Amino acid sequence: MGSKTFDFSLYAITGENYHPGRELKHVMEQALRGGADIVQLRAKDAPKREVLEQARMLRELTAQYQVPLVINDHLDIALAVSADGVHLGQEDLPLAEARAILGPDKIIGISTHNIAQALEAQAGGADYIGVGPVYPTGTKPGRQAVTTAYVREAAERITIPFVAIGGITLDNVDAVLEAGAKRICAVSAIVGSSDPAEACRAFKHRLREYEALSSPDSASKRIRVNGRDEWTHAGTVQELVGQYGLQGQRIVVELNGVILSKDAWGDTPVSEGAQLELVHFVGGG
Ligand SMILES: Cc1ncc(COP(=O)(O)OP(=O)(O)O)c(N)n1
Ligand SMILES: Cc1ncsc1CCOP(=O)(O)O
Ligand SMILES: [Mg+2]
Repeated sequence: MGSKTFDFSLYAITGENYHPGRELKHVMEQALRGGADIVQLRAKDAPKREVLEQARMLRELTAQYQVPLVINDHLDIALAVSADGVHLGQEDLPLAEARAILGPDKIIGISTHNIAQALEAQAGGADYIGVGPVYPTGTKPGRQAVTTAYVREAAERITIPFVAIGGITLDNVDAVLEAGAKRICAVSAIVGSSDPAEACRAFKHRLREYEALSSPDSASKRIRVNGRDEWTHAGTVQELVGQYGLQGQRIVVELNGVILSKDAWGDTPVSEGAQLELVHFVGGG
């Protein structure tokens, strides 16, 4: 790779404890096949020489897929294998020192747990920041969750790429995207899946759907959904419900203040300026 023109929506991090009996190379190749756009080697407990070997292997693998490789914590290993960058936490080597060693072309990502840390990392020249843990996660036990409130704040105030991380699964990713994340990162939900390629495909699908909802083009209509301005191509209420991944679920749709019976969804157009409430009932009853 070598150049820093990078962008990504799905960030896959290694976690060998999540796939006993399956080789790291195989699992990460599956993630790449499924569409992971960036890979991080995170091996907290392995001896350094083993981390180096894994980094060499992943350097070769990610190069085949033309995807950037980032090394967690170990700047020396990143340099040794010509990785594309490093990821550093609040207690790791400070950003300024890392930048002085790595130079302007390497990617440096910084973990943040609040908006003050995010603004500091942005001002200090980070290439991206991690925002999390959004939810409690066994991958970082004991870490307090920052919740989607911080994701929302980051979406409003941070101008460099930020990636939401921590406890994100296919069951809760919509709430993270709804809060404004355009990039998400996962360990267990990808490498702990029995089918990492399918898990990545499913995450990418959700990311693309939200991207389409939030990026206007000449054919899209501005509407208001649950109090938020959105863009949509949906012709009918039925299509809109599908775009939000709510088909087959127990929901009530209110259009411009009037509850719309389910039979009418397919025939009711979504017009520019429409105001919708999609009320989703969770659980049985
Ligand atoms: C993308 C991304 N975001 C956050 C982290 C966490 O880094 P850190 O806070 O240094 O914790 P460890 O991963 O080192 O335990 C990350 N690795 N990647
Ligand atoms: C490394 C890290 N940093 C913040 S949360 C987290 C763990 C993410 O792992 P998972 O996707 O399994 O919750
Ligand atoms: Mg770290």
